Amino acid sequence: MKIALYGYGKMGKTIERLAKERGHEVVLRINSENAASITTNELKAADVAIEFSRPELAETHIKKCIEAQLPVIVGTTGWYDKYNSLKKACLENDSAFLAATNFSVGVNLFFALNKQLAKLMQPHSDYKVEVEEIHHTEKLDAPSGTAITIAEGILENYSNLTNWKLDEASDSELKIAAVRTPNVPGTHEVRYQSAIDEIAIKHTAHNRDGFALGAIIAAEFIINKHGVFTMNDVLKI
Ligand SMILES: NC(=O)C1=CN([C@@H]2O[C@H](COP(=O)(O)OP(=O)(O)OC[C@H]3O[C@@H](n4cnc5c(N)ncnc54)[C@H](OP(=O)(O)O)[C@@H]3O)[C@@H](O)[C@H]2O)C=CC1
Ligand SMILES: O=C(O)C1=N[C@H](C(=O)O)C[C@H](O)C1
Repeated sequence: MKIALYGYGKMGKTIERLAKERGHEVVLRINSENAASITTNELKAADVAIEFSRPELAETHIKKCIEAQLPVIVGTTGWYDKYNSLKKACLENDSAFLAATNFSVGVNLFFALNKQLAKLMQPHSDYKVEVEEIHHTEKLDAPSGTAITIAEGILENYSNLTNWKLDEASDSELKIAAVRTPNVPGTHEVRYQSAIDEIAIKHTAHNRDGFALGAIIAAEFIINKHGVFTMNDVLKI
């Protein structure tokens, strides 16, 4: 598989290393220096694009791939207000795209576990639930995309709360705490606390390999497909 990398930072470089180990080739590396000059023909030399750049750039990158009918895997977080319009554009152009707030297989299992736990906790309103995410200090968005997906999973299954809120939350809101600590790849925890006890589930990424491998597996999945997909389609969760 020939890969175009939109974004060649921490994630782009990790993806290149793991993609080579799986027999794939990176044919295009796009960063701030060459992004403006990339042509549709250059994009079309790849079988798939993998996008891990910056929140404010994701929409433009996805649009370029859709217009070139190049399937695109999107890992960048913090742009999801554009998701529905990009989904429409993808379907109109008969292209393919898959975005995930977190590509790690472990986190996608954690998402399923989180929903199950929220269902179990629904009748037990004496517990107070909160989400905490910890990331490295270069992270541009807060809360993390993963924490938002976790919060949505709780709110869908636990009707005691109305919406999520970053840091300060009222009794009817789900608090997400965002902590920034140097060099942390990504830690997410859900805690239900009462005066009597605490139930917690936690995912700790030890490095970025899980995110990168999941994105490559998603790229292998999307080749020759048309439409909009999620990691649930890839992992059959
Ligand atoms: N969904 C998931 O599983 C995961 C998502 N992420 C998300 O992925 C994104 C990237 O993370 P990470 O790799 O750690 O970030 P980095 O800051 O390490 O890398 C960002 C890259 O984007 C590049 N860039 C800047 N401007 C442009 C441009 N105009 N066109 C193309 N590329 C450009 C930068 O290039 P330059 O160096 O030239 O400035 C850099 O190579 C973030 O949004 C993060 O939240 C991260 C991990 C997992
Ligand atoms: O910026 C990061 O690094 C990460 N971002 C993603 C997110 O916002 O959830 C995924 C992962 O936690 C790492």
